[in-house]
Order: sequence, then C-alpha cells, then structure tokens
Amino acid sequence: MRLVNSLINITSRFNKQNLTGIGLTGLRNFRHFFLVNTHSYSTLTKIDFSKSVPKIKGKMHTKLTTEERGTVLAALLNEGWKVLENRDAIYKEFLFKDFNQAFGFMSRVALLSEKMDHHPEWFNVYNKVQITLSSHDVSGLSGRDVKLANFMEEVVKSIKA
Ligand SMILES: C[C@H](O)[C@H](O)[C@H]1CNC2=NC(N)=NC(=O)C2=N1
Repeated sequence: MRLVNSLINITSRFNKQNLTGIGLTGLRNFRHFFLVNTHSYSTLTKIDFSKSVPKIKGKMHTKLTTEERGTVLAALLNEGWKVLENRDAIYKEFLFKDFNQAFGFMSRVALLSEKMDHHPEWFNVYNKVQITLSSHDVSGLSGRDVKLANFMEEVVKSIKA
C-alpha cells in the first residue's frame, strides 16, 4: 500500500511540475525515488523495497514449484539431502577426512555463496559440516538453494575423487 501511495504521489507531482523523469537510486534494499526536471532532481520519498519487492536487479526470487520439487529437489534427496519437518529447508551432514578437507570444502562453497549473495546456515566441528539451505527472502526453498546444494555435491566429488 505504501508503494502504491508513493507511486500516486509521484505521478501527481510529475504532472504538476513539468518533470522529465523518474529515477531510482540507493543501496541494496533501500532505494529512493527521485524526480528529475531540466535543472535538478529532488528526493521524493524513501521506500524499503525489501518489504514489497524481493529484488530490483536480476531474477525475481520465488519458491520452488511443485513440479521443481518433484524433479530437481528429488534429485538432491537421492544424494542424501532431507527436507526439514518444521521448515521449508533442506539439510545434509557432510563428513570429511579431517578439518583441512572440511574447511577446504567450506571455502569453496563460501566463494560461490558470496558471488550468488546466497548463504548457507552451517555448523562445523573438525571433519563434520552440517548444512541447512533455505531462502530467507521467500521463507522457503528456491532455485538458489538447489544451485548451491548441487555445487556442494560437485565439490565433494572433486575432493573425494
Ligand atoms: C541483503 C542480502 O541480499 C540478503 O540478505 C541475502 C543474503 N544471503 C541470503 N542467504 C539466504 N540463504 N537467503 C537469503 O534470502 C539471503 N539474502
């Protein structure tokens, strides 16, 4: 509703003031609308888009569909991932030879996570890494969890090969 009101406000100011454009700026989830005329621009209103629209840039994030749960998710369940009972999330425990190998795995996963801006919930003790994957912004499983889990499987195969 805040977003709709802001857009109505912007549209009426736009008509009244002979403005030439509407801009969008800001950092991450906090963005500003501003109106542009030939000489200057003024910040109109601030909208926290994280509460209304998941992402501005890139693909919209959505939960896995029923069909995807029967295909890509089912493939991960065959690899030992489990769907949690109390949450739309997947979980797997990985065991490595020692801490060095476990931390090597975590380092490789961390690099992709940062690149994807999608991070695992994980717990490590010596050679054990317990991982839960879920997409916080959609409160459930998304394609990003599937991508990260598949990557982990690839890393494990390359380590243990
Ligand atoms: C602001 C930043 O883009 C978000 O907080 C990212 C960071 N990492 C994330 N990781 C996970 N697992 N889910 C998210 O929704 C998520 N969102």
